[in-house]
Amino acid sequence: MAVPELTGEDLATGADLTVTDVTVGYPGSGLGGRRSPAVVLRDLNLTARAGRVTVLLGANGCGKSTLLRSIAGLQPVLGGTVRLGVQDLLALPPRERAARLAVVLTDRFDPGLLRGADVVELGRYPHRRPAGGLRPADREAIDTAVAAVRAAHLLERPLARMSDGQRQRILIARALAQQPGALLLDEPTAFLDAPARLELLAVLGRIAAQRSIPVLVTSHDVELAVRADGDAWLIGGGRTVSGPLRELAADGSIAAAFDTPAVEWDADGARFRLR
Ligand SMILES: Nc1ncnc2c1ncn2[C@@H]1O[C@H](COP(=O)(O)OP(=O)(O)OP(=O)(O)O)[C@@H](O)[C@H]1O
Repeated sequence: MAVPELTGEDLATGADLTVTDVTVGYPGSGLGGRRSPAVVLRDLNLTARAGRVTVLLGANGCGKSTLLRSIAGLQPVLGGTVRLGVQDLLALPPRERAARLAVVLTDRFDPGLLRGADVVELGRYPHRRPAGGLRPADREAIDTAVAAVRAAHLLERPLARMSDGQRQRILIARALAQQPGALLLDEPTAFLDAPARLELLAVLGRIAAQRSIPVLVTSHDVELAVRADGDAWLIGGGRTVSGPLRELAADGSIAAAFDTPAVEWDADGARFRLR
């Protein structure tokens, strides 16, 4: 069956990302794969709203990356569906999914001789014809993406000679150049200094609002996320809750997910403190 050509202009935005009855984890290992699957999170029902940043929060090892990678189709879900609007994302062939959903991971890769500009251009791949060159619409998408993360000065530089934070900007520009209907980022602030973290969350908020897409971000930085005032999916205390982050910060949900014998969430100060 011929795969229709996809262009940024054809793709609808304004659709929520919806996770229905989703169970994630790792398939059974052992001899012949006979051991039962290791379930990390079970029966999740969550929505990341178009136009908003949703921060995926929870303590180390709770399953944030596993869930993000499963939603992105990078590892199989153990059950359930992931939809962008009415489109069942996990049923799509990878190239069609890539035209709708952009993913930025923290995994290191060997960039070889690739320059910043080469990497951002890769974002147009799902929209291009085989052997086709860049069209004006591709150039425009690339320029807009580069401007959004202020990465123009990095375009000629080889990735191998960039700092972690600079490389992160280029990878986000590549994802934006895809003109996706949803944007997923695993720990995008991990390598950034404090001002750059705050700025990045603000940029993502602007992109979500301007393009009317859901932006789903894993983070360890609860205090920063609360300041940025987005939505959250919060894993911890034996459940997963969702809602505007400031409400979860005030109603005890963050405390239930993160408090330890030594540290507690201070809802008034919106920060953690030693007991
Ligand atoms: N490849 C794998 N095979 C089996 N189990 C795995 C695999 N990768 C991760 N896990 C397990 O899945 C669980 C969730 O891991 P995950 O990396 O999703 O957590 P996380 O919330 O992103 O953690 P962190 O905050 O430390 O980055 C952990 O118990 C982990 O040991």
